Amino acid sequence: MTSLDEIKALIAQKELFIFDLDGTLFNTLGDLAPAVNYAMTQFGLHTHSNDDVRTFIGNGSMNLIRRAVAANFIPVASTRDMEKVAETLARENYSDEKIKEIHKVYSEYYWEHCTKNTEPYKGVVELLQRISNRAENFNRNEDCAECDKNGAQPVNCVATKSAKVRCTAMLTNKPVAPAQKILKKFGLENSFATYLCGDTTPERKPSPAGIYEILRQTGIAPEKAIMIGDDTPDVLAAKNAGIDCITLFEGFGKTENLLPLEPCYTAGHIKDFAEFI
Ligand SMILES: O=C(O)COP(=O)(O)O
Repeated sequence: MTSLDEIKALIAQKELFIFDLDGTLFNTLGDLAPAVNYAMTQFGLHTHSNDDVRTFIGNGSMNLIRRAVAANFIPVASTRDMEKVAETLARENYSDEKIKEIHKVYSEYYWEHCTKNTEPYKGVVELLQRISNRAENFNRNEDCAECDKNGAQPVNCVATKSAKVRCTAMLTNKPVAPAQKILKKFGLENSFATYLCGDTTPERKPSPAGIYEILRQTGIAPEKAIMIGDDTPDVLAAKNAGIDCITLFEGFGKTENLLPLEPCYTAGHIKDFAEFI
């Protein structure tokens, strides 16, 4: 693990913090697993333990369902390999249409129940509110032409920029509907400078496209931005975009999948360093 002093020094150089959602800001497993299992049961497939569902998360909700179905036929660990998943589904006659049908049942159930057993990790609400309040204070600057024009756009505020006020963004592969419902429940829907979800980002992680878009919207240079995430798509998206990343080892990602990516900066969880952001 990177020492706390090193993490603090790294954070001190950054202005834009791009967070992942599942397993990083929120523990969503308690609602994701029952929704996956509800869909499995409706289609006569076997259900999975929470720990196995953890392995299926990370590459968007359609791939979550693909992996959960494929794990009826191949070992859970092999479902990280999407080619193997595709081969298995084809062999077992699960067409794209059939997967879409299962996904629809899953999505409806998940949307209905996605805030029941979902909690932000310790320190997350305070961290996001603290940063957005600071940004809002600067936004009240009457001399700023950007603020006059746009009302509330902290990242474009001249004072915000010159004072190097930090801002936060979220980049998740989760669909926007449940993501927004979760943010709303905890009063965080306006806390980010911007956020992109699985169906609103130009391309899902591990593509760098979402990070590029966030950098474009905030006007912050890549070397001033950092990704914070718990799974392989986060680490790879940051690498692909050429920005730093703090990889969390106590979220949903499995150590054996994260270690081969040789992450530069590592921590246990966001609670370990949230107060320094
Ligand atoms: O929905 C997923 O597959 C993962 O979502 P995340 O990008 O917030 O981890």
